[in-house]
Amino acid sequence: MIELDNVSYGYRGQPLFSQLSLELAPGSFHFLTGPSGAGKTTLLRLCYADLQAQQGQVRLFGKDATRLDRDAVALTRRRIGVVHQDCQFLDHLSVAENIALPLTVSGRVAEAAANLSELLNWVGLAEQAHQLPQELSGGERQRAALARAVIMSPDFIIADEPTGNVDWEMSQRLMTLLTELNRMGKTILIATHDLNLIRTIKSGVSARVLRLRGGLLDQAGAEL
Ligand SMILES: Nc1ncnc2c1ncn2[C@@H]1O[C@H](COP(=O)(O)OP(=O)(O)OP(=O)(O)O)[C@@H](O)[C@H]1O
Repeated sequence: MIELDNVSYGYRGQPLFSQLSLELAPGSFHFLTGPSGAGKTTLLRLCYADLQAQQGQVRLFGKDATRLDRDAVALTRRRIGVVHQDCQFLDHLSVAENIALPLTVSGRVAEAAANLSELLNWVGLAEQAHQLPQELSGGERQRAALARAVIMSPDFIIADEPTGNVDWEMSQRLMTLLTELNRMGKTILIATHDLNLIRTIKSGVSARVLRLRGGLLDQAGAEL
């Protein structure tokens, strides 16, 4: 589904990683760990075509990401839901409008209306639907960001530190939601510093841990 083949990337002429290869099979669940600055966000951005490999090849759903034109990139990215580290809401829109945004900007307004209440219930935000994002707690914002990431029914969900600013109970709640998505067949990739979180993954999900450090990706992490 998602393949990185000998990919290199760096900033300002300084390599961050070189000749990195990775394959994420459909329906798999991976955590990406590593110290701050190791390049986790950069690796995630390569996986959703927000960055292009400087060397090597990224294949998304079987297509070479470097050969896609803008329309094809947009179509491919509709199959990928991203939960950003900082959520990235539009502050003047309500929680419900933010969650529905990927559908409404695609002109699928009726679909947005149909999906929204089920999605708000799923993430436990039905009562906050008409509030502004800045009125939500950290955990509520993260759940809203997850709802927005899945409203297009993506095949692949990428989350960058989804539990970064939330307490333990809320982390568990977010992980339960991500686990449910995996059970529905979605491929999941989560970057996190939180090793405790990884250890608590519930049985029934075979998650693997990838460790990025010093430009190398260790994929030998035991299956959880
Ligand atoms: N746009 C950019 N321009 C220049 N350097 C960048 C840019 N984005 C990231 N970097 C640098 O690349 C390195 C890796 O950044 P990245 O955000 O990918 O790491 P990370 O592992 O996700 O870190 P963290 O865990 O702190 O979020 C860092 O040293 C960062 O400063």
